[in-house]
Amino acid sequence: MTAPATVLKRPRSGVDAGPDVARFDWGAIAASLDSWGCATLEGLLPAKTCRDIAALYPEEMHFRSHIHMARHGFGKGEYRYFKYPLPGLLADLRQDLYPYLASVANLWNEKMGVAQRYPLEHRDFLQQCHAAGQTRPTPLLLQYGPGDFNCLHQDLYGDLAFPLQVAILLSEPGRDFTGGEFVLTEQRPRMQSRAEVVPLRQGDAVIFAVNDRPVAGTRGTYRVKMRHGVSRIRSGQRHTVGVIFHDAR
Ligand SMILES: O=C(O)CCC(=O)C(=O)O
Ligand SMILES: [Fe+2]
Repeated sequence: MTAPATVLKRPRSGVDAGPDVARFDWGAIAASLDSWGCATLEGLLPAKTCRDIAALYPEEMHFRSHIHMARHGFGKGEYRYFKYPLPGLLADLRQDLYPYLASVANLWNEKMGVAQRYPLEHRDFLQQCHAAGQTRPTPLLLQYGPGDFNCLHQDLYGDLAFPLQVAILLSEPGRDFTGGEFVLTEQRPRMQSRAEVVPLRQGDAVIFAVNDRPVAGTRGTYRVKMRHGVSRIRSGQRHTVGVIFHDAR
């Protein structure tokens, strides 16, 4: 069985296979990212598209590598990195989400006193990655079964890292699986860590900080370090697609 054209269609002659991301309230999303280091895009993908993407998992031709998390101490469960060219829908989503996030990332760097600024088009940022030897695509499809979990981690794959990433839940909690919450932790200097659980439904996306982000304190801005993971799946099967904006070495 091959995947439906709606997912695989390549961006061509102005036809965009991805969902319309301009319809979200990007002012509110930026405010949530500033306050909490995460924000959700409710109903980013319809259920049918979620099923179509999850159905790619066994089709090896779409992927460059296959990771069994337990073998690396990453948790339990598995994932596959897509190869280039990405399925059209993911290529479009990566390209269309990036400019909104680049504005947030540039403000964050300004607040943190970091000189680096990100170009406002994804293709320009990818060129920087490729020039730095980070040429392998990082979007990935994850699959979890009962008892699986994803340890707290950061998706860093070289010196160049875009500070925000996106994960889209492809399965429906309560129906397709139970447990398996998306979790973020925030390590604060000289303080105890803060945990955040992000409730998601099928088709919802979470945008979150990959690593450092600025927090406004009473004595100026300080930096916190974020990590993300997934709590234990209690029953059923859970699929996610991850959109990371930097490429890997
Ligand atoms: O399965 C999830 O919700 C998290 C996946 C993940 O770690 C990622 O997309 O980077
Ligand atoms: Fe991750």
